[in-house]
Formats: sequence, C-alpha cells, structure tokens
Amino acid sequence: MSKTLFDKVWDAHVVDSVPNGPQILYIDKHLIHEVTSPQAFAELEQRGIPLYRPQQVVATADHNVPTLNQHLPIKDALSRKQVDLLSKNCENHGVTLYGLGHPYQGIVHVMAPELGITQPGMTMVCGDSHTSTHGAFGSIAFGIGTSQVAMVFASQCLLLNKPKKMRIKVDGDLNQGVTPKDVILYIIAQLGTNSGTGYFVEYAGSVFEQMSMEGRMTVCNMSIEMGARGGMIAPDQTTFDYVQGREFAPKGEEWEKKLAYWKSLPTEEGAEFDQEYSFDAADIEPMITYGTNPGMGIPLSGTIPDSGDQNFEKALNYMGFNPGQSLVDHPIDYVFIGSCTNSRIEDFRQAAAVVKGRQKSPAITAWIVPGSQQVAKQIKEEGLQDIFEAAGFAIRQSGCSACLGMNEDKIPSGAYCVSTSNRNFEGRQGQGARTLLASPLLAAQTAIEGKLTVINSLEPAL
Ligand SMILES: CC(C)[C@H](C(=O)O)[C@@H](O)C(=O)O
Ligand code: SF4
Repeated sequence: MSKTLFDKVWDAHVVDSVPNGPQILYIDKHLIHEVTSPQAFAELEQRGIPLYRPQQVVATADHNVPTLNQHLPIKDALSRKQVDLLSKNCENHGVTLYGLGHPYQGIVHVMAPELGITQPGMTMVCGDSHTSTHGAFGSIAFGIGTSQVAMVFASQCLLLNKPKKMRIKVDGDLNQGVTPKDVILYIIAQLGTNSGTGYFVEYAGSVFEQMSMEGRMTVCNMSIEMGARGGMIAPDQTTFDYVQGREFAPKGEEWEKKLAYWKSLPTEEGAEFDQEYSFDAADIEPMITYGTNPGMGIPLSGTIPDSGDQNFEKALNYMGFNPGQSLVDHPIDYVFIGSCTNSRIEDFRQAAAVVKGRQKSPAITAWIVPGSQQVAKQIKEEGLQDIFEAAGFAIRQSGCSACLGMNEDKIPSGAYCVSTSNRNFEGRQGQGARTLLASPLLAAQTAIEGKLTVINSLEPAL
C-alpha cells in the first residue's frame, strides 16, 4: 500500500503497539524551555528516575526572558526564578542549555532548526504547542503536556494513538505581496480553528514546493491554530540545502546515508488521507485578523463579516470593530515583528525592504525582535539593523517578547498591535491589548503608514 510522509516517519519510530490500542513512539529530539519543564524535572526527582537519554534533550530560555539588557539579572522575580531553575535542572541532569547570553539562545522553534538540530524524518517534541514548526523539515513534531515531558525524560518514548491524516494542497502562483503567513491565515480562515482536531496535516502543492524553509516553518507553526496536532512538508532539495553544513547536521558519510533516507520520505502516489482540501493560490490576498482567534481573518481589501453569533459579537466588541467594517486606514499603535512564526532572517529581510529609506510613523511604537541570537547577529551583519534603526524601529534581543504577556514586553490595554505572531486571543499581548495578526510585510508597511493600508501602496525600496 502506498504510504504518506506521515506514515513513513511514524511507522519508523513505533517501538511497540498495544493491539487495537495506542502505540509507543520513540522520540528523537526533546526540546525544553523554562515554562513547561520545571514540574517534569521535579516529578523525576521525586520518583528517583534519571533522564534516560539526556543527550537527546536540548534546552533554551525564551518565554520569560527580557529583550533589553539581557546581560543584567532578570528584574521580575518569577521570571528570574524560572530561568534560574532551568539552568539548575539542566546542570543537574546533563542537558545542554542555550541560556541567556549564549550565542545559540533563542525561541526554541527558531534556534533548533537554525542549528541543524531539526532534521527530516525525526520525531520531535517540546512542551510547547508551536513545536509543529519543525514539521517544515518533514519531521513529526508536536507539542506535549508537562506529564508527557516527564514521560519522555524517563523513557525517550510516548504512548500515543496514531492521529488521522489530512492533506492541504495549494497550487498555482501567489499574488504579489502574499507571503507564507497570508497562506496559512487564509487556510485557517477558510477551514476554521477546529478543522484540524485529531489530524496531522501535510501541506502539498506547488506553493509549498516553491516556498523557502523559513516560509514553510511559518506555515507549519500555525497548524496548531486550526486545531491540528502538527503539520509537515515533504523534504526536498530546499530542505537539504538548508540543513547541510549547520552545526548539528550530519556530516560526511553520515550525511550521504541520511540524505538517501530523507529522499525516500515523500508521500507516494495514491497514498490515502482521511481528509483532503485544495486551494488556488490566486485566491489568496494579504490577510489580517479582526477578531480574537486566528481563524477570524479577512483579506485586508475585504470587510468584517457578520455572523450574528454571540462569541463573534464579543470578539468584535473586544477589538472595537463592527460587522461590515473595512480595516483599511484603521489607525494602529504598535507593530511587533517577531515570535516563532515570523522572526527568522527572511522575515526581517522582507520587512527591511519596505522600511529602507523611510521613517516609521510617529504614532507607532515598532519593535523588531529577532527569534534568536544568531538571527540578531545576521540582522546586524546584513545591515538590516541600520535600516530599522534609521527608520525609528526599536531592535530588541531575542525571545518570545510581545507574542505573549509572560515577560516585560506588553501592549497597553486598548492599543491596537499589528503583530506577526500566531495568536490574537483576548489579553494575549497584555491585558486589554488588541492584536491583529499579519505578515512581516504588512506589519512593516503599517509601521511606516501609521495605519493599515493595502499592500503594494509601498513598493519595496530595495
Ligand atoms: C508557554 C507555552 C506552554 C505556550 C504554548 O504551548 O504554546 C506558549 O508558547 C504559547 O505560545 O502560548
Ligand atoms: S514565540 Fe509565542 S508562540 Fe512561539 S513559543 Fe514563544 S510564546 Fe509560544
């Protein structure tokens, strides 16, 4: 029987199966951060169980870290405690930590791919829902709860029911100004935030084949926002070129062996999915969200729909919007370009192309937050930092930052923020903050104009 990419990777990792029940899946890489690991370490210590394979675990500090003056002690006591505890736990259990100040520190979903830790055909987990990001490499990657973190610490395995399979195809050529972020916001707006429940999604079709690794990560990152366990894209030459030569990528003979295996992974002709959708690239326009879940998105050229539903009304109330309203020309207060969805070098190159030679609007506070120390270094080396600073943007240090209100970077109550992150829930960026999800391109343009404007009103200046 023809197999899907998902089947091939899953089946290669099954250690044992309960007849008609769950399976024991071997986990190749376990990523951890300061928020969801402390209880798991504590559980292990209470039960006197050692970490089974500490060399398969990699840690970083990202959620609670400040993005200014990272060389100074963290001011917030709770954040400081969590970050310190991560260091202590990693030291006690022999886990490699890229903590604050380390040149490899960054948002877990940015730093692992750029170091070559993420590779095709792997199973990867992290106590973090956006672990789906790593599926961009053709790996099975998904978020787990804290008790599962403990399970993987103790056994390097998880007891799981095999999810169902969905394929989402997008074919054709993308319109000008349409980025990977718009593609995934469009898909979620079309299918809804529960459409993926119980599924693992494979993204296929010419749009994803032509997409960069950064773009594929943006798409897979948001799979969780349609309820899916994860998303994946078949590894191809783009993937191999990205991985090759990175710090922890296989080298020499090992590379050749792995490459031959990775090339065997793509879904075969005739393989079956439990659910399939296809879309035409030509229908996708630059997107913006207007509500309080990532599925509440429209093309910026469109108008807010009217659903009559109570939750819908509540969401619009929170956002200060009305049904039928256009968001074009709506004034904005903050622009945040960052998060594990859009804080990679390509995102900042795109934003810088719009910003170059221009000034941000005085009405806007604009934050550029690189996803990792390495991205921060690259921004500097490529001259992007100068472009942003000359335009009045603030460049911060790497971390989750204003993606969620767990650190000092918060959006004030009532303020509108065009954000390149993945969630626009009530209070996500700070109590009362109003989040509008968009691409780095639209975010950059908004910072210049001080309001939402149809993309292409500013041609890239590069
Ligand atoms: C803090 C963490 C557990 C959480 C997640 O799982 O996604 C966070 O990263 C988020 O984006 O909301
Ligand atoms: S950047 Fe945002 S979505 Fe990503 S891991 Fe951090 S908090 Fe979660």
